[in-house]
Amino acid sequence: MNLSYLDRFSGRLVAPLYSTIPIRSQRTDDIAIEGRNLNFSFPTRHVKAVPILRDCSIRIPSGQFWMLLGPNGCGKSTLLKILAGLLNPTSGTVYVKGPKSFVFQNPDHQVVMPTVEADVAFGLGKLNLTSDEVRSRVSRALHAVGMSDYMQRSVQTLSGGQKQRVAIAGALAEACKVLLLDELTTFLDESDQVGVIKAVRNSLDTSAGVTALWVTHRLEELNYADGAVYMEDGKVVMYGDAERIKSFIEARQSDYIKQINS
Ligand SMILES: Nc1ncnc2c1ncn2[C@@H]1O[C@H](COP(=O)(O)OP(=O)(O)OP(=O)(O)O)[C@@H](O)[C@H]1O
Repeated sequence: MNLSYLDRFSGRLVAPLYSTIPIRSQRTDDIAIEGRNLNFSFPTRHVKAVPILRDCSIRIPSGQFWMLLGPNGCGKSTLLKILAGLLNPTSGTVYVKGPKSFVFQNPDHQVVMPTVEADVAFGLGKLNLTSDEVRSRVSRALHAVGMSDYMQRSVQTLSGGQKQRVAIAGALAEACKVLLLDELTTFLDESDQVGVIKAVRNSLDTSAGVTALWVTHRLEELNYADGAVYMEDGKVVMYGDAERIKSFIEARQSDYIKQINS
């Protein structure tokens, strides 16, 4: 099996960084997300800018669900915001298939309309669709995230996990090709956490060509991923098979515990 990628810049087949790409949903040479040699510092007035991303590169194949992990403060959210176009890198290049959507950690920042149906339809206003088309897109998107029965519900009455799923449905209704998901399960209990992650997995399995990059600290979530990226200190240090990255992080954590107990 050829596990190389077609390099978009040189047109050559190149080996993926550090590891092979696991193929679960589909084999593809098509890249949905790519950042190359990204550098970023937050501007400061008084002190010299501290580098946050250092020559950081990432590439994610189309139609797959990948996770981005790493210690607190290593730059995961910053990288995601650069990929979303919410921040500009100091240098480096970014390619992300559009339309794309950034889903925030706190769904209250994203779910804005009074009912579930109105909220999922909110972003469709700009697309000049007939009301039948709007209804059909809303219904398909809610089905993909397992929220069909909640269409008429007031968003105020939903749990955190249900709100997250409504936010994801909004992106799917707009036919987003890339979902950038920033620690969606941080504030959720275990059942909501599993509900949201299954909703993303199901959205990818049922909507052709949608790609998701999911920032998380929860190693158990890697069970749902097609691949993973591990960052440290502003750089991608490991890339590829989710199980291998899980074992690597577990070994790191166990070394750390041994160190503090010694
Ligand atoms: N607006 C800002 N101004 C200055 N520094 C910032 C700003 N936002 C983030 N940082 C710093 O950038 C670094 C990377 O932050 P980022 O949020 O990307 O890390 P992270 O890996 O997502 O962390 P966590 O896992 O804790 O969410 C941190 O040191 C953080 O303090």
